Amino acid sequence: MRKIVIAGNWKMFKTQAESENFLSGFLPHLEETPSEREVILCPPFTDLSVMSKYLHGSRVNLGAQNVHWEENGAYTGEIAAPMLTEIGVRYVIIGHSERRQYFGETDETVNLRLKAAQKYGLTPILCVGETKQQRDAGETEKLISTQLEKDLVDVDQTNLIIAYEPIWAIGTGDTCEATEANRVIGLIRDQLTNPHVSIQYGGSVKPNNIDEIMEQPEIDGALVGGASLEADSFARIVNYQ
Ligand SMILES: O=C[C@H](O)COP(=O)(O)O
Repeated sequence: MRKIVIAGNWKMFKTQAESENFLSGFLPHLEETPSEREVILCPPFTDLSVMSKYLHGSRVNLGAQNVHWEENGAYTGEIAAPMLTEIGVRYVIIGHSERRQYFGETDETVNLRLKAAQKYGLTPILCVGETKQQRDAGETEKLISTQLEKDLVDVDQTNLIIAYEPIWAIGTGDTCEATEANRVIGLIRDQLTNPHVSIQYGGSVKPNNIDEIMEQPEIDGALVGGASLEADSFARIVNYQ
C-alpha cells in the first residue's frame, strides 16, 4: 500500500522564532487532515530541536535537508544521522537539485547518504529530476533512469520515498503538467523493485494546483518549497480535496 506523503521543504528560510510562529498557525488546520496522510516539515538544522519539542504529541514529522554518510568526523559544515535521530528527526531529503547544482552533490555521494540515513533509521526522500535543457533535448527518461540506477545501488527500497522534481519547475511557478508528472512518475515506478515506494511530485506546487496533482493515479504526494512557508498555504495543500 502506497502512503500519501506531503512534505514542506523550507530550504534556507525561517529562524527558530519564525518556525514557532508558523506552527502556531499551521497545527490547528490539521484537525481537518485525513489521518492516513503523512505530513512532514523539513526546516533548516537550527530549527529542528525547537520544532521537535513544539511538535511533541502532534502528527507532524520532522525531516532534515541533508545528512552525511559518516557517523561523526572532521567534516566541517556537515551533519550526522545520530545527531538528527537523537532530536526526533525521522526523514531526510537527499539529492535535492540545489545540493547537486550548488554544493557538488553527485550520484555517488547521494548513494552514500541514502545508505547512511537508512542505517540509522531515517527515511530518505530521494530527489531526482531533469533540467530544462535535458527535457528539451528529449533526455528526461534517460537522465532519471541513470540517476535512479546510480543513487539506489544497495539502497533498501522498503524504507524510501522518491520525489520527482523537474528542475525547471522549481521555484519558477512553471508547474509540470499534472499528467506529464504522472507519466514520468510511472516510469520511475517501473524502474523500482518495490512497487510500494511512495513517489511525490515537486516543483511549484501551490494551493491552486494541488488538487489536480493529487488526482493523478501515480502521484503519492508532494514536496513543497515556497508554498510551505506560509501556514494557510501549506495547510490548504495538506488538506487537498
Ligand atoms: O523541495 C522542494 C522543491 O524544490 C520545490 O520548490 P517550489 O515548491 O518552491 O517550486
